[in-house]
Amino acid sequence: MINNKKLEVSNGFIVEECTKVTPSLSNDDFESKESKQNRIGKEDLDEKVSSKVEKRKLGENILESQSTLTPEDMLSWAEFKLQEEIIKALMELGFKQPTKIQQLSLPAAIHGRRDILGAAETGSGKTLAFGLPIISGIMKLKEKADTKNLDVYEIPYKKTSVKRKVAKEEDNKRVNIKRRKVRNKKVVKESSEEGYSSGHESDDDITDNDKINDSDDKNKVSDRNNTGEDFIEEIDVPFKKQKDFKDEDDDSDSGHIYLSEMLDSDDLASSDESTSGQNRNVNDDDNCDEQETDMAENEGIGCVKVIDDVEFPGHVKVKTGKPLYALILTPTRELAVQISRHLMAVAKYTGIRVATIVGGMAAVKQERVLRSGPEIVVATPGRLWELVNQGEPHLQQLPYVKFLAIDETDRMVERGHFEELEPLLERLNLDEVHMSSRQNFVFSATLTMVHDLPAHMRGKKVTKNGKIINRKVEKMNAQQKINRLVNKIGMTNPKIVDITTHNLGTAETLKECRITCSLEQKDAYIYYILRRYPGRTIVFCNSINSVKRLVQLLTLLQCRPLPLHANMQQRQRLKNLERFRDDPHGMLIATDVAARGLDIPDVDHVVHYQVPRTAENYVHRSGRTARANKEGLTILMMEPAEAFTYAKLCRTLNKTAELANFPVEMENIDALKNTIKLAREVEAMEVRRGRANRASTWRERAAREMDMVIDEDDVPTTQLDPSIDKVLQAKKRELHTLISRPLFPRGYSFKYPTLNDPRALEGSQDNALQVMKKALGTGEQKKEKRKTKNHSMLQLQKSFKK
Ligand SMILES: Nc1ncnc2c1ncn2[C@@H]1O[C@H](COP(=O)(O)OP(=O)(O)OP(=O)(O)O)[C@@H](O)[C@H]1O
Repeated sequence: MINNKKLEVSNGFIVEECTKVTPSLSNDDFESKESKQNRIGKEDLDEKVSSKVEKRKLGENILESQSTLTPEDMLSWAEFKLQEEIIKALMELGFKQPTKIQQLSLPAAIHGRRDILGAAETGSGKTLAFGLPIISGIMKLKEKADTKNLDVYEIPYKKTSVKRKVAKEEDNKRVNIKRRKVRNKKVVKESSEEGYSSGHESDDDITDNDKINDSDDKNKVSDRNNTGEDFIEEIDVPFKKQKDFKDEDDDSDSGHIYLSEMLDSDDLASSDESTSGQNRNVNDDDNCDEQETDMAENEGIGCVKVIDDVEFPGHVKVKTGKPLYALILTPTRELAVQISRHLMAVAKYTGIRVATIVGGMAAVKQERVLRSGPEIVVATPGRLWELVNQGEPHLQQLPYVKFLAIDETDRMVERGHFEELEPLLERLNLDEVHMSSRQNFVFSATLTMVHDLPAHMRGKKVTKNGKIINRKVEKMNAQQKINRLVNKIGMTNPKIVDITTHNLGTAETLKECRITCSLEQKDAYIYYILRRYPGRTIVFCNSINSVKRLVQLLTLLQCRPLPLHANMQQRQRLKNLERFRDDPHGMLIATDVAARGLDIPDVDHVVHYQVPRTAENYVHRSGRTARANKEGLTILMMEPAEAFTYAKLCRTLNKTAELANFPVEMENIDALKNTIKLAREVEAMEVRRGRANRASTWRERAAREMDMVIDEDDVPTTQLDPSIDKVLQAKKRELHTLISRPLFPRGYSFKYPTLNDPRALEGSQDNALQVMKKALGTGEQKKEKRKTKNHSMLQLQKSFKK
């Protein structure tokens, strides 16, 4: 470490330069940290660090390589027994302690090796809630494979209840499937502790028949309830007869674990050797693995040894010496890239490699990366499925991955959105033994959000015979939603960690407000917000066309907006995101492709230019600001035609009052109207001109290709009068003059027409968040809120209910 410079960054961290150099985050560069450090001399460190900060890629953290934390500061992580290499990386990232969702999921995920179903507010650190157990688990598996000279496939990471199932007759299989269902039911019950899912026991998945015929299994389940059988403690402890085995959260302190709790009851039932190990004083992990491996060897079932070219069930051929340990699926490419880089930063000292497999980028390069055998693959479903189908060898190991994480799961499993997900899940669940020994992670801020049924599915129905019957379809509750996911993904006994509060997924630090205006005025308002409150702002639109139009308009208004939508080249999408992140006054105009997961530090405002179509979209869009305990502001722009969608949204989000009005200076809005009108005229003329140009170019080209001579009279009907250019130029000049004038003259006194509160005038230099906070603080606003609470909102909701 040399002459480290210290500086305080906006979030309160003291950051310090150090000699660490972040590994290249490109897919095809897996150069080791040591060789990289050797290449870089201390002399040019300053230069390297500063250029590194400037050239950060999406997902790279600015605090990386600048943290001042020391190993002593990292004690909060001790209970999770993460490897030193991971702790070192976390220290460099400046992550002194786990976030709440990490704190609650890591014990069950790391020590208990449980499947995790996690719901927590946006920006709360969910990525590492699954990333850390995966990286740590891979390290353990590798270590075990090395020290015991085992093939990784021989090591069951998570105990499986399927072994006996594989060995038994067909009718016994049926019973075991029922047992899994009963277990899922048990989890539901377990999870209704404070701070966790408030779901209650559900019988949805269990038929009466199951209940009657499976009483034996039920007893086993209740035994497990008493003993905490499902929790495998990883800490090195002596095995004694267990006393007072409490619930799983107490287990980490319990000290003693009864060996039988470490093994599946199925194993104990079928193997004498298993019970004979009760008094052995060995590491739980070793014991568990050995027992299961021994059993597998004795019985020839349960584990698959992959040496070179082996045929597996479903006729999948695996030919690779490098196991694929983990698959992480995400709904968008940008999110995949970001998660990869986040994990790379944490895994930088572990030698674990992460590959990003997404569409829109050269498949050849991704295949090359896969050939090098990365341990973790982060992917979007489309490209992944394409490569799987092409027979890419590394991906043929999908059914044997030890870890599966599905980020933004509610979105991923939405019907009709990711058609490749179904076959992917089928492939992943091809081998039942491996499926049930795989550790699964399912995370989203809106995992447990539920919706009202659409009107046509509610209430009573009149049959053809004139009979009135109650409709059978009922609103799905959170628990049913969870059960559906559990079954779909093939999870076993998941730990449910739902810490979404009354905010239903939005951060506590987020201030929410709205602007109500006519459709005609929306452009003036958005221009006002962007110019009046410069800051990193994301404007979300409901369609690609809206994004394009708004970008065009704002460009004419010299705002330098950056578009982001699915019809753009992938390279440009990533470039725009990086530009946006690097510009403190950046403006990103995006569709919902940017709504989920993107972690751009210090986004000041999120504006919904149109009311989002679903409450989930509102939560995720808004969650691009107010991340990691920082404050942020979200403004919802609503025109009268959107009132119904808005009411529905408020209802789903359990809002008891309307969103507060964002205070605007009407005089300024009025002043901007002429500018906007002119800009729109220019925009319309440019669109027409562009169309005419394209049409004539097309005709000329077609004529050239067909070797035709264009008749003089055959002038394209779309051709514009040449004088239009002059008019256009004149209008542009006029627009330029208007824009060049100060929009908000100095010393201009503020008037908030909705509040009319003189104290609010003090805030002329305030940012939007401060303005909103002040507005919320004024009695006027409170009064207005009270008025609207029981009035328009309820009216809207009533009309919605009808
Ligand atoms: N333990 C920690 N301490 C400090 N910061 C952390 C910690 N864990 C994660 N972070 C940071 O918090 C930010 C948000 O994390 P992440 O992107 O995982 O959130 P998320 O919960 O997945 O959000 P979303 O729901 O929007 O996807 C990131 O910048 C990440 O680097």
